[in-house]
Amino acid sequence: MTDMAIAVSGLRKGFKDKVVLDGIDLEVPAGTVFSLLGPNGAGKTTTVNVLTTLIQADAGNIRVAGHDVATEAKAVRASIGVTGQFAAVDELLTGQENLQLMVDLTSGADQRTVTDLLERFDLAESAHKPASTYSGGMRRKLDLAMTLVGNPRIIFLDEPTTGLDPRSRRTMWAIIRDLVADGVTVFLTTQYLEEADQLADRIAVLDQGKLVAQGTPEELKRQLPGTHVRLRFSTEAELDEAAAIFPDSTRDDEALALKVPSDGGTRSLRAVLDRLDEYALSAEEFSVHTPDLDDVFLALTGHSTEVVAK
Ligand SMILES: Nc1ncnc2c1ncn2[C@@H]1O[C@H](COP(=O)(O)OP(=O)(O)OP(=O)(O)O)[C@@H](O)[C@H]1O
Repeated sequence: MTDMAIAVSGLRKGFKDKVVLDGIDLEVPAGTVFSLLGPNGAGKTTTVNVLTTLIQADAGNIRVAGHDVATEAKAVRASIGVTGQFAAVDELLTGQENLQLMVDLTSGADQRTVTDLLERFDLAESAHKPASTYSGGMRRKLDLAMTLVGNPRIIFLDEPTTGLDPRSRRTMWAIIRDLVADGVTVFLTTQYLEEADQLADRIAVLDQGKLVAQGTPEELKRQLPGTHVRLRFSTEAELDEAAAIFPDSTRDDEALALKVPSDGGTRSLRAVLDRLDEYALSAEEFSVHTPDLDDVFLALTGHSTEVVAK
C-alpha cells in the first residue's frame, strides 16, 4: 500500500444536538493534494480542526502522519502546518517580525529561514512594514510562509484563497504547486470547484456531514453538465426557432433561454453568433457558463448549495 499521510475512517463530530460530520472516510497518499470541497457551513473547518488536533472527534479512527490524533496529538502537531481562514498573522508586527517570532517558537528552525521565506514569497520589499498595511493576498502569503517555518511535511490549508482577487489567487496556487513539487502533502478546503480542479489529485465533496463523492477532478467533472453558452430570447417564437437550429441544445421555456454546449473558446462562441446571424435571430442575453460548485451540488445531490448553508 502507498504511504498514507492522512487516513480517516468513521469520523463523527457534532455540536450539542447538531451533527456536523456524520461518518467521514478518506485517505490521502503522501505527496499528493487532497481537496475537500463544500459550501459555507458544510463542515470543512470542523474536519480540519479534528485532523489538526484542535478539537476532538466524537468517534472515528483518525491518523495523520501515521499518528493517532486522539492519543498522539503532540506527534501529529510536530508533523503538520496549518493555515487557517483567520490568519495567525500579528497585525502590529512587520512581516519579518512575524516570521522571526515563528522561528523563535519552532525548535530546530534556523535563522536563515526568515530571509529565505520572505524572498520565496516575494515579501522581501515589504518585510519591514507592519502586517496591517498588507493586502489580503500578502497577508495570506505571510501566513503560509509562517506555516512553513518548521518545514512540515503535511500542510492544511483552510480556504486559502477565499476573498482574494484572481491574481493573488493564482500566485497562491503557484506557491501551493511548488510545495507539492517538494513532496509536501496538502489538505486543502475550498468553496471553489476551479481551485480544487487546478490543484487537487483527488477531490471529496462534503454535503450535510457526508462525503457524497470522491474522485479525481476528471472523474467528478464527468458527472457534471459541461460548459455551455446561454442565450436568452425575448419571445417564445424566437426560442423555438433557435432550438431548431441548435439541435444539441436544451431549453428553459420559463426563462426563454437556450443552453448550447460549447467549450467556451472564441472560435466556438463566434460559431454560435454566426449561426444566429445566419437565421436573422438575435439573443437578448448571451453568457458563457462554466460549471461551478452549485453545478457539482446539483449534479451530485439534486439540491443546490443553499440548502447546506446556514
Ligand atoms: N464550536 C462550534 N459550536 C457549535 N457549532 C459549530 C461549532 N463549530 C462549527 N459549528 C457548526 O458546524 C457547521 C460546520 O461548520 P464549519 O465551520 O466546519 O463549516 P465550513 O464548511 O468550514 O464552512 P465555512 O466555509 O463557512 O468556514 C456549521 O453549521 C457551524 O455552525
